[in-house]
Amino acid sequence: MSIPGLGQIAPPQPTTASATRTITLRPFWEYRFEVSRRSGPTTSSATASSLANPAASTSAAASTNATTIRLTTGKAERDGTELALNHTYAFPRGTRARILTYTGATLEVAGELPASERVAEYARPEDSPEVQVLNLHFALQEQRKKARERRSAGGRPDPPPGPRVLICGGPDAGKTTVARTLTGLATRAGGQPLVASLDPRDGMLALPGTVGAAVFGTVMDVEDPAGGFGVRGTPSSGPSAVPVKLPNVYYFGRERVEEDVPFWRTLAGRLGGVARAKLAADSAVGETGLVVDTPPASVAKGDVEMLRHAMTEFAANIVVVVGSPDVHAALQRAWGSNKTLYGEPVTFLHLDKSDGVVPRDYEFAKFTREAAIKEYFFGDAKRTLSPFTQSVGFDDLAIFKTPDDAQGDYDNGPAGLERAEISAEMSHWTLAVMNAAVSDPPETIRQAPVMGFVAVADVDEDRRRLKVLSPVSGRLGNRPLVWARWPEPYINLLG
Ligand SMILES: Nc1ncnc2c1ncn2[C@@H]1O[C@H](COP(=O)(O)OP(=O)(O)OP(=O)(O)O)[C@@H](O)[C@H]1O
Repeated sequence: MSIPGLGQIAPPQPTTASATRTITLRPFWEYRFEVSRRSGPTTSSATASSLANPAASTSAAASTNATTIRLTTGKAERDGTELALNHTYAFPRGTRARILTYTGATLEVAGELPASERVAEYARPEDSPEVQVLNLHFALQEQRKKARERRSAGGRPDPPPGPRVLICGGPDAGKTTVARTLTGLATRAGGQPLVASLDPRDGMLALPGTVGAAVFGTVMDVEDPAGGFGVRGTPSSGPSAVPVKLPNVYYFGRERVEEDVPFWRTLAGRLGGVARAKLAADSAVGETGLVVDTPPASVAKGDVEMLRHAMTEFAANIVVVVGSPDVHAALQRAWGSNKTLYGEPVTFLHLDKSDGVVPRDYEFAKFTREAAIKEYFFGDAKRTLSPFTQSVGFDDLAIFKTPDDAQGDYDNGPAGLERAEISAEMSHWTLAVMNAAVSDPPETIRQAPVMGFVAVADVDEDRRRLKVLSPVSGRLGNRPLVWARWPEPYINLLG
């Protein structure tokens, strides 16, 4: 793809080992794999006997495809979303995922050999950590049924909505996977869960650095590297494989909550308000309830307080802690016998961590961030987007940034914004386009919902002009843009 003035996006390199293999899964087994981040010859680190296929490593058929998977018999799913029989799914570079079956299935794995792959075998279904997730789903379905009955019975003017589940735990516990699975299972059962992500590193349905919420009333994209929570699930100028979701997104602009706790609390409060209003206004969403994914937490006082805040704002009545009995106990202690906003007691559950969870190392996290930004502007293998480049004068844009020396505090709330001096330092950063007026007070701009993102392709200080890449055409000067601290511009979208 060649964008005028923006050069080439590097095409994938050929010469990658390829072979078609059959993977047979018994009930509750999982096929776990990671597609290589780079193209080039790969070798499989598979250990399970069903994967041993010497022909695979010697067959070096040139392939520009990433790994493909086809379900040939039985039923299987990726984190709660079913695979269609005989449909070939192509998984992009850097995908880390698992295909799970509850009843047994056969998969045909082709294309590029994954960078790593393994079949997790369980002698008995109850040995699989997935049984706990499935049981939780059935318990939630019961609560949804009761919420439906309460609503149709009338009586109380504002009956409590369906379950509000907050998912917490330490780093790399599998929190997002549990959130995604509960979402996929609820949608499959005909529900319309509202899903919120409070972890700015994930940037659900948006770019990293954001927190957001969206109703998942339709199937998720199995091929999405982020399993349906990625940027491809959001509206764009191109067609989409599955119906897009319409997220409410706020820009935190930092990687970790502790870098600006007051602002994170403000945004969590705003999202909580959006969620409660949606649960009240939309009966299908209200009956299905809410799934909230949270940033990694320990038993440190600040972390427990962060989760307590999220519990309150989202009126959580079920708190699920994955793989961390200490956090489970600390949260239970901190919450005490308090009730939710709707007067219900809170149930605290502990789920085992799956041994399939892959820790998020620095390089992987960087790769996925870059891939999300590229995908936002340029699309993916199946959907090419053509972003617009505009040349804009320095004086025609209103760009704001957080002051260098101003941190918010608990008493006075988050820090405001100040007008940014445009300079070459801004090159390659993505800026958030805020749903606010340029003349609004800085606090209003900072807390406004995000409309979209643009990228600064080039800054010409001599001519006082910027080259800006945006997913759609339209005048940029009408809306305030926010230049935050994260994610930093690792990539040059100029190619
Ligand atoms: N059973 C599994 N088999 C294979 N991969 C898995 C499994 N469970 C999770 N993963 C992968 O492990 C990675 C980390 O999982 P996940 O994002 O759910 O953890 P997390 O606790 O939300 O992480 P973080 O603390 O970084 O937010 C993801 O890439 C996910 O796809």
